[in-house]
Amino acid sequence: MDKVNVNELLEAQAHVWNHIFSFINSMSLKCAVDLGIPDIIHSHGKPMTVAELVAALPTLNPTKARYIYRLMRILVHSGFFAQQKLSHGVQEDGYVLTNASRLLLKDNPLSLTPFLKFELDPILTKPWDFLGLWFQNNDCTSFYTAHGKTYWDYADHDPNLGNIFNEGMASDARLVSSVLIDKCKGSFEGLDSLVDVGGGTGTLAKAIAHAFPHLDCTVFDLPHVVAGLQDSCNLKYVGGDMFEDVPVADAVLLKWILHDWNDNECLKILKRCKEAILNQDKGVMIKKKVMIIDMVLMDNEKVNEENSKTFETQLFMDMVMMAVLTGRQRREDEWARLFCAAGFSHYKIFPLLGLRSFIEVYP
Ligand SMILES: C[S@@+](CC[C@H](N)C(=O)[O-])C[C@H]1O[C@@H](n2cnc3c(N)ncnc32)[C@H](O)[C@@H]1O
Ligand SMILES: COc1cc(-c2oc3cc(O)cc(O)c3c(=O)c2O)cc(OC)c1OC
Repeated sequence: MDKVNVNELLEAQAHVWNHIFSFINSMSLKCAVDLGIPDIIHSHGKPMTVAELVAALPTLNPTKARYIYRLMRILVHSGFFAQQKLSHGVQEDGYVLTNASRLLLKDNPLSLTPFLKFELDPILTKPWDFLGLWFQNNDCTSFYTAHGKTYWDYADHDPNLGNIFNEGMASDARLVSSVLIDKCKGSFEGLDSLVDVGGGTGTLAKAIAHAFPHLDCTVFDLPHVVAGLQDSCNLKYVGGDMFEDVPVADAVLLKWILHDWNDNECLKILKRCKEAILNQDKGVMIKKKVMIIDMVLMDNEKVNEENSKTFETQLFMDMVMMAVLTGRQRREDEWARLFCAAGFSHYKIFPLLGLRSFIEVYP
């Protein structure tokens, strides 16, 4: 074997090893969150030495104190913490938060901790052990293969899972609403009414209703999701089924809805949405539309070194939708086919939301 081949072989070996152990990134992060490390470093208010961190961990068994620096070392490497000099002239370093770990603080309204707890709960990680088996059987998802029931049946008997998920969605809706209101103001101008279909507990619709007081906003979700939620001035809650009927409005918003469903189901939802905007008889010409917040999966040929991590994260989310919920992420051509089949005439994509886009679809 010549030298180049040996180097290539060693590189390939390192690549395989890296992938064998990749789950350790997720699990080390979960461990830090379980131990409350981001909040402890945040409360400390200045770079925190490993000894200070060990002393501040309330539930740490003393026999494990000497391992904490190893957990922190991998999390510094993966960008969740950084190390800074304690003060001028002092040699010792202390841990500080990064932008990523600030998003894991409990009291951050944009916290990703509920989403992390949801995705890394053993109930949701178990299906990954069954993915190979699922490819060889008739089950709808590997969640089903792992648990003997669909995610929806499982969640019906485990309200805690749904609650963690709702918390995660509310955090995400707070981030998305600030971007939307800031960057897409024009999209809401001229509208008198809007319905947020599958709007959950209404975090996004509340922010829109507050920013645009002239706009009548409706949060439409399954009856048990909106039961007991309080209407306010220009915001009301309506329970129902988006496959049957969507309340009429000038515009319909679908945030993180269509990725849950297969193409036939999406077609049904989009047709109900089109009826809802066309049934709003106004006499005035208003640019009626369906507004979608979802992923537009990057085309393979557009992936480069700069955007490859974004693409990888999109692929992770696509695999999750396949393994757990029967949904999928779609490329632009797949979105376009769906819009056309549902009877819409054109669409515009605004890639404003990181991994996701804001898409306007017109009848
Ligand atoms: C991924 S969550 C998105 C929540 C919210 N739009 C957001 O992004 O924060 C999907 C939502 O669709 C709702 N949903 C599922 N099936 C529905 C149906 N048949 N009719 C109305 N809403 C439904 C769920 O209850 C859930 O709140
Ligand atoms: C946004 O990314 C994901 C969403 C879901 C997900 O999970 C739910 C859980 C519930 O208890 C009720 C729901 O209505 C939903 C959803 O509608 C929904 O989309 C699940 C994920 O991973 C399992 C997600 O990660 C990609």
